[in-house]
Amino acid sequence: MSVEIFYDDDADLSVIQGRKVAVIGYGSQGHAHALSLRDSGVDVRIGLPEGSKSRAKAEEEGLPVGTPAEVSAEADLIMILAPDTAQRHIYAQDIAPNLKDGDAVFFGHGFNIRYGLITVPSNVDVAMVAPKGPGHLVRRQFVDGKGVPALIAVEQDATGNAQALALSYAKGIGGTRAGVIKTTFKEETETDLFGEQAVLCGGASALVQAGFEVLTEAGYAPEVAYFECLHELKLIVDLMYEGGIARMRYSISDTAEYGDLTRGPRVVTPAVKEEMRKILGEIQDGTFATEWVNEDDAGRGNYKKLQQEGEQHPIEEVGKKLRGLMSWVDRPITETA
Ligand SMILES: NC(=O)C1=CN([C@@H]2O[C@H](COP(=O)(O)OP(=O)(O)OC[C@H]3O[C@@H](n4cnc5c(N)ncnc54)[C@H](OP(=O)(O)O)[C@@H]3O)[C@@H](O)[C@H]2O)C=CC1
Ligand SMILES: CC[C@](O)(C(C)=O)C(=O)O
Ligand SMILES: [Mg+2]
Ligand SMILES: [Mg+2]
Repeated sequence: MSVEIFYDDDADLSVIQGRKVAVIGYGSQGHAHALSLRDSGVDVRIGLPEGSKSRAKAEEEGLPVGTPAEVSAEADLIMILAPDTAQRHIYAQDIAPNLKDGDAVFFGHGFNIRYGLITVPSNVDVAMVAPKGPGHLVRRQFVDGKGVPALIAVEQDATGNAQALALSYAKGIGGTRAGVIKTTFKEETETDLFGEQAVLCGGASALVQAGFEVLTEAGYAPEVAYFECLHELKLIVDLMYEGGIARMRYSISDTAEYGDLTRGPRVVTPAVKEEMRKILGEIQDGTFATEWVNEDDAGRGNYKKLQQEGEQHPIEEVGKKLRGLMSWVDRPITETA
């Protein structure tokens, strides 16, 4: 099935420039969208609760800040970039009472719409602009004149203009420089959750930790294991990013390539692929969403415990030391780029 990909020439920036945009949340995605939209000539304000620690960062950038209810009342396009688990509460308390005919509610990820946690009245557009990358890099690439690819989706087209609006928004944050694909809330949510759990975050972290553990448990130096299993992964993935797996294989030695071809399938076995299918099933049938919402409602006890265990893994200690000696590696994540 072929998809349509939109680039800069397919999107009209004046559409979003004609709107009053409220960005709810000023974290990883929120700061990136807000600053890049502002730099694209869009009228942006930030919605954050009174006590939010993000307020000072937005104010330092000269962005107008109000409560989520205040900015929702003022704006005619509300982009919700607060944590997924908080969105249904913010929507019900602060956004829904302030919606007017022809307004638009936007999302950076389809979770709350896909799992029926938010329902928007039929006189309002519902769309998504979901960058396929971490917010701090979305901003960094925009500042560097580049862009992170994005997905757009329209769930509800009350005005008949929702797709043009989403494309225009995507252009405002640099997405159409790299390519924007039109999808559905369902496809974005399910593929995004699968990607982050099985491959990009969960799969990659577990692979790196397991490789580090095998080497150090066998008596090799943690520093050598760190360089081998974590540091060099970025350099290998850079080649995949530039030219696919084939480009990476072209650059590595034939010894490495033979090991890759014969040993890789022994690591990612049919049983691993079967587990990936189970993970996808839990996403598709809502099991993961229910588990995550319940975990958040219960105070995130298990999440915090696992997070702490990850932070205490020996790879973090040795990595901190080694990165400290490479000034160009430990680039701080800032709100500007
Ligand atoms: N992280 C990423 O790169 C990506 C995220 N997304 C999606 O973007 C959305 C935002 O995620 P992300 O940027 O990671 O979120 P973050 O956790 O980085 O930031 C959340 C922001 O929301 C604020 N916030 C918390 N509670 C409220 C509230 N009740 N009302 C208003 N603001 C609130 C936080 O403020 P405070 O400082 O007070 O905590 C913070 O500024 C999610 O839907 C996510 O799935 C999509 C693609 C990639
Ligand atoms: C890969 C994680 C992600 O889906 C992202 C940066 O795209 C997220 O939810 O943060
Ligand atoms: Mg993602
Ligand atoms: Mg995600």
